[in-house]
Amino acid sequence: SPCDDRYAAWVTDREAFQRKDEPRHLSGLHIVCVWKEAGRLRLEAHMNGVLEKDPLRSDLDEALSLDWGQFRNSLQGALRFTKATYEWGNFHLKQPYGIFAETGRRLRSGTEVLDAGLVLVVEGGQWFWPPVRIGYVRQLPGTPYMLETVSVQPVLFRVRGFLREEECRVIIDMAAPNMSDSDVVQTEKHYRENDTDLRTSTQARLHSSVNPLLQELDLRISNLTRVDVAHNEEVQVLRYRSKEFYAAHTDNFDPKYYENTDFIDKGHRNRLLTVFWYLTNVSKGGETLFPRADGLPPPKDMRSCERGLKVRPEVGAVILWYSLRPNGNGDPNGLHAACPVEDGEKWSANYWVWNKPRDLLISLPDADVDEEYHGEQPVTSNHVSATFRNEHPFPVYLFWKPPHQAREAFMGEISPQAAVSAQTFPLHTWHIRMGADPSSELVAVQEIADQPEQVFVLSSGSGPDEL
Ligand SMILES: O=C(O)CCC(=O)C(=O)O
Ligand SMILES: [Fe+2]
Repeated sequence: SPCDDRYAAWVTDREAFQRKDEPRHLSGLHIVCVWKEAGRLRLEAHMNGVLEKDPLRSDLDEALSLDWGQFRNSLQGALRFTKATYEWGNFHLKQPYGIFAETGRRLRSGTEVLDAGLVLVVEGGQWFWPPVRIGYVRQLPGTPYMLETVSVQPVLFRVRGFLREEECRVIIDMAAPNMSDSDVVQTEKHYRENDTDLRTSTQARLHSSVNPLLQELDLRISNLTRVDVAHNEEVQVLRYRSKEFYAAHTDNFDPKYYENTDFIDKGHRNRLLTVFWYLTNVSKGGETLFPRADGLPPPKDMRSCERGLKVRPEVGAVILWYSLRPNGNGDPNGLHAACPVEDGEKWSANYWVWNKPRDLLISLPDADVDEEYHGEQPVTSNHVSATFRNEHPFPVYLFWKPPHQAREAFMGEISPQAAVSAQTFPLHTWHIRMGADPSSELVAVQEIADQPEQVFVLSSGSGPDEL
């Protein structure tokens, strides 16, 4: 197929799946080549993320590419996947599956799919980086960051130097005065009396609504995860002093234990992934432990640090692991713990990204058009690049205002005749002001359109025009 030399970066080695007790593949992530041939749309699919000797082949009527809903339904039919999910129904709450280009950009029309040629179909609806194999290094498109695969089960990456040391220090200083005892989310089924058996660290939530650095990190991280910032939880900073630890747990919520909890939506709303920040080095201990990596069985003692994959804290590094499989179900391999700090102090942070937007007022289903779409506004968007060029004779100041929030984030100064580019999202609003303070005079307001590359010229006259 025309995609033959592109598959290598997307399929994961079958041998990289070490567990004997689960399928040796990535459930729900399909690598699909689509091209036109003799008036038909030809499809070749490597299902569940592994290279197959005999990939699934099918073809569709070319006219189907004109209607997105029909195209999605017939693609799903051709790939023969169903809305697999947890077993207690409420299928209407499940997200529509997603179709993405190799950059992680969500595709929204048959033409975009044909232009992309190779696409990733993710049943759970959100972008998911395939691990390929342990040690695989992928440059994050459009950035200097390198994603290094540390484990395949769970799917775990490390990005060194993702945070600058000064940024780590600023975050620690912001959190330090507000630390309180860490707790553990209690389930509906059994109440644990003593959290300190499980977790002894202290923690503080930091709110990006009042902080430009955190807002910049929101964008940097959503560029890393390729999941909209609307899916983020406020960052939770952690401090471990000597001997402090956190016993093994998963960050996602097992829907069996949260059947009646609104924010879990019968299991269809959940933490998808964790971006874990290391804000300091730790001279001894304090590793993040994945006891089920390397095909290991469930640990008998959740507080033991003897067996499993250990990631050493390293200032400025982050690790990213998926708590859910690409099909949206929980992945028990995501079990992890914080080993006791043995020497020094560990500062780190949890940045949790959900599979759906965090704003509970947003009606669901929330993205794209498929058979579950009932006319609500889609809210999951994807990154676009916006360039602002200043043709005023004076400097102007750029502020970003995300939807559903009153906040406004200072994003930089633009000198006369200079231009600044930013990653942003369709329907987000940018304010251009006379000063670096959000109360300074407004020069222009620009709403971002749904196009991958946009240029806005800021000049006197009738306000900014889109080129
Ligand atoms: O501190 C660590 O290395 C992990 C902490 C953790 O898993 C959590 O706070 O949920
Ligand atoms: Fe955790």
